[in-house]
Amino acid sequence: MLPVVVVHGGAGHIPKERSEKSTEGVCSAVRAGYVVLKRGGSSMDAVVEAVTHLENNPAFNAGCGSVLNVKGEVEMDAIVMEGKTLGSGAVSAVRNIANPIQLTRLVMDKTSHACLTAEGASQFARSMGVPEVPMESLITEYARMRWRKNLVPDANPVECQMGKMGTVGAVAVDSEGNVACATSTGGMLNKMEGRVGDTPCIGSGGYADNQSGAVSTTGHGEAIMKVTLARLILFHMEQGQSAEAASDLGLAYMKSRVSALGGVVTVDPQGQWAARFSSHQMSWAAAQKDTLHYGLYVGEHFTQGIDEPLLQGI
Ligand SMILES: NC(=O)C[C@H](N)C(=O)O
Repeated sequence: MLPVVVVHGGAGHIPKERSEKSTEGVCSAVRAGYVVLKRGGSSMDAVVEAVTHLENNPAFNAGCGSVLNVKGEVEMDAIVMEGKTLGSGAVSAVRNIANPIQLTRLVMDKTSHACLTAEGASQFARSMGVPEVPMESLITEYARMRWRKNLVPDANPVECQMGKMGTVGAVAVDSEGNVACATSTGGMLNKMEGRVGDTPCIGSGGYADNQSGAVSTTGHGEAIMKVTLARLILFHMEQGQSAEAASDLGLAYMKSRVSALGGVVTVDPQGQWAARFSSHQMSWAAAQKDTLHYGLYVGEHFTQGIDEPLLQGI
């Protein structure tokens, strides 16, 4: 069964003209993560590799392609966690770096803290030699266009959020049975400056524990935090539910309790996995036993050889 890596490219409504790029993006990221696992790399190496690919892909709301805050600026949140030690690292409201997920790993490995924020996170990045990039290099035409649209007086904020969820995340199990998760996002369009979402919060944006599994989440951050979605799903797994049933239970609770939709990728330490969502769409992909799995709409599940060019769904 082992190893396995599963990624998501955000839950929400993905406009038709962007769905192809989204599907291609998650498939190429999951392949990159799988190569790491096949070479004997750890689940942490694999999720960071996969999420780095997604951050570098402008089709997603993370790294380059992040949504803009109310001032038209990029502030990003990210988290990693490993299931063997329960060690984690996170950054929130960080600016001017290309790959927040790599900075979270440095927070985990090089500090005694779990989360660094804003200017403190930037100072730490500088001290670690992480290159600073101009904010403009993280802003796409699409992100700018959606931000402008949101500013017009009769804009519908709900509609504006749709089509640009696109948070990214990954979970993996390596050949030693260690689980890990990684999640990265630009947050919510038009958010207040300094807003911290669910993504960098342990138990909300992600959680990993070798005794139950790993989860990475996407959706409306304030709602995810209310139900601590990642930890809630692992609680259900601790009670004997499968990765798939536990994911559905967590998402159903968030829907009934706080009327919010979202999506998750989940693994258990044996390598059972799930990609589940209550939103209209979520781009996702998984790689296991040299097979690529992927989908975008509810019920969609394509499979093919890991190295074959994408055959369907694009
Ligand atoms: N698209 C998302 O998943 C957004 C993210 N959860 C946030 O609220 O920051």
